[in-house]
Amino acid sequence: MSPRTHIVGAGLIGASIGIGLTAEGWSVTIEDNDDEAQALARSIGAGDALGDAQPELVIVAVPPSAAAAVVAAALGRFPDAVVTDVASVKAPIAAAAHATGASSRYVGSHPMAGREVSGGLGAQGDLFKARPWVLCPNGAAEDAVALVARVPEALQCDVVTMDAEAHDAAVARVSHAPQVAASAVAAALGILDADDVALAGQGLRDVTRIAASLPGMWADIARLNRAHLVETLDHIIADLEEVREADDIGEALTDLIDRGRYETARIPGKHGGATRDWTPVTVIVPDTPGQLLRLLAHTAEVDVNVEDIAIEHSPRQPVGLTTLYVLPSHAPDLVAALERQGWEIAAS
Ligand SMILES: NC(=O)C1=CN([C@@H]2O[C@H](COP(=O)(O)OP(=O)(O)OC[C@H]3O[C@@H](n4cnc5c(N)ncnc54)[C@H](O)[C@@H]3O)[C@@H](O)[C@H]2O)C=CC1
Ligand SMILES: O=C(O)C(=O)Cc1ccc(O)cc1
Repeated sequence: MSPRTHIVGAGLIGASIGIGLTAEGWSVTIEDNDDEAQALARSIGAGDALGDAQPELVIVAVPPSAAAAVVAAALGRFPDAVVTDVASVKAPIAAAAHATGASSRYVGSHPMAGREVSGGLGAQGDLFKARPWVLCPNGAAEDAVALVARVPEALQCDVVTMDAEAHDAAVARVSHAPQVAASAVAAALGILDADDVALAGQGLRDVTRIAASLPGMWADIARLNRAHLVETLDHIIADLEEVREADDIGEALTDLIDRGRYETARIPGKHGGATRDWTPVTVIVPDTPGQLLRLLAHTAEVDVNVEDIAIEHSPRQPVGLTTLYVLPSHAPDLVAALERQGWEIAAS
């Protein structure tokens, strides 16, 4: 039997968990202190209203700045339930749970997936599938940890157990500082006029994707994880200064790029496995309706699986570049088949 589960906070993450668990047959209730968010979550199938039956598991999915107080309140409000939360920073919330004296029933969580939008409208039941989901037991009872672990297991996540402080240090590097850096790169476009910004290629798009995030959650995260974030920013700033101050800027940049290449290769790729060495096949695609569909149909005809796809589109250009990432052994056959069908392959 799945545990009766109550979610507090019906935004992007709370509603996504609610939809995902409901789809797995769990009995889920959900609440939000914003009436509209609560009504929306219930209407999209993220959970029902809390009834008389007490929940066995409570998931707190409120903004990071509210999480410590709402976790402490939930431990008091539901004295028989195990409580978890999904906030992006874990140590301050573990400390607040400890202060209640009921921390054997509290297990921190952090699903390592999200979107640039907030609110239930962006919720997706499969948002966390195949992504890491961190558990920070920090002294919780074993059965409480096992109960909370059932959530990422049901949502088909990769469960990782860590100490809260070690988690906060790691996410400063893999999540929080990247947001700061992406926003800084995007903000540097400020002196350009629109025509100059339109020169942007895929590199700028890749580096600035998360710069579209709204600041609210990130300001909260920065305040709660300030020490680890500042340490990471110091590291990045020192690297940038080394490039700026070098007698030979090319040599300094070579060193930075070499170190970056080494670390990039350690970032897990698709399905959480090690980064695969896909071969890119870049095709020139006319910018008219249906072309992408034709290209994928021709690719399927030769039984080649597309592992990833990138579409680069320049305004004012009649063509776009579509890169299909395939297994190295499939690339020559794919190129030959596409050329037979009349596609132009861009030199790589
Ligand atoms: N957005 C993301 O990409 C990710 C967010 N997280 C964490 O998940 C948590 C929730 O984030 P989102 O869902 O993106 O935020 P959101 O802004 O979409 O939703 C938060 C919801 O909590 C509600 N709320 C605020 N205070 C409340 C209270 N005292 N009681 C009941 N409801 C309350 C708000 O009305 C809102 O509907 C945050 O702690 C965040 O750090 C974790 C992983 C990814
Ligand atoms: O969009 C992305 O790539 C993210 O990494 C989203 C995200 C944002 C905040 C978190 O605490 C966890 C994941």
